[in-house]
Amino acid sequence: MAAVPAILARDLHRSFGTVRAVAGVDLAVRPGSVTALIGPNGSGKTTLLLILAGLLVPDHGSVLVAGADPASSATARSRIGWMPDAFGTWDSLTAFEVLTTMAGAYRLGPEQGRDRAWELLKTVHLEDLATAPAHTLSRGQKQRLGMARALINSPDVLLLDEPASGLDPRSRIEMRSLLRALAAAGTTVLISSHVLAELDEMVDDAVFLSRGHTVTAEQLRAGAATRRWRLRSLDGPALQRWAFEARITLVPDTDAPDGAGSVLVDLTDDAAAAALLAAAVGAGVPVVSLAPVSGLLEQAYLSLDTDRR
Ligand SMILES: Nc1ncnc2c1ncn2[C@@H]1O[C@H](COP(=O)(O)OP(=O)(O)OP(=O)(O)O)[C@@H](O)[C@H]1O
Repeated sequence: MAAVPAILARDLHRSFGTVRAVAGVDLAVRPGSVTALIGPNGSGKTTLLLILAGLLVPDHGSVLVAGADPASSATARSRIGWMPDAFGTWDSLTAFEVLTTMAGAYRLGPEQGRDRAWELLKTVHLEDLATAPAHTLSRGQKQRLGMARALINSPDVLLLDEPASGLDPRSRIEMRSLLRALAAAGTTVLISSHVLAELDEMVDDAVFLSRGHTVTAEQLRAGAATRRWRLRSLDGPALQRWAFEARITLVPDTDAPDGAGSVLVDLTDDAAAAALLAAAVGAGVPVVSLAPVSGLLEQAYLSLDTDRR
């Protein structure tokens, strides 16, 4: 039997004046999964996350998060962790106090709140900055404190809006493993990000938004019938000659430096890539590599007929 979704949204709509920010979102997120929320600027990701966090009421449609409507159920809200895209701080509080204050808001006792705050400061590697006023932290440090704040109540459902923005490479890697570890322990994670290559390595599922509505799996499959690959050879002219004789349709690789000996080719699947590679090597072309030009999520994203607003 399929598990009951940890997040379920049906036909959600929310407008701001004449702007239809969310205009028909259907969503079902599996418990214990990491799911990417992907879409161009203005496609409604933040508005949707605010609705799921219970911070914005939809004009129409239904939402269940951790089994209840977050707008009306305090129990549901207590099981949600929310990390907004920008970390707002109270100027007077230290990083540690931000977390203990939040712990108090979730009704953790003082001792339990302090223990949890320390544990999370260590998790996000901010223990050395525990007594620093939170507003003095760097952008990336604030993001890490924001992640700790979102985890203070040990949420069942974690909603993250652009959590990786401003993080250095090591912090990004650590965030990836933290999210995977949380999911392995049963937490459901919904994460919006524009860094698709990073999401590719981390997520189980992806939901695409276009102008306020969800794109169906069928639409995605139709858009991503082929994938673009780059074939590199030590001998550019030999590669071109072979491709001409074998009647392979090449796409000029305008991103590669002159004389790099690489071409692009659109292929339907991995089996077609394996066959192409075998043919080129068999014909004596000194192939260096054959690899997809972009990750699967980026490919799907670019294949959508979506535009920014
Ligand atoms: N409070 C608001 N008042 C008026 N319009 C709003 C408000 N919030 C969002 N919008 C509009 O709703 C649309 C969706 O915005 P939203 O912030 O949800 O998009 P997004 O996908 O998160 O974008 P980005 O990737 O740039 O963060 C945009 O056209 C935006 O201008």
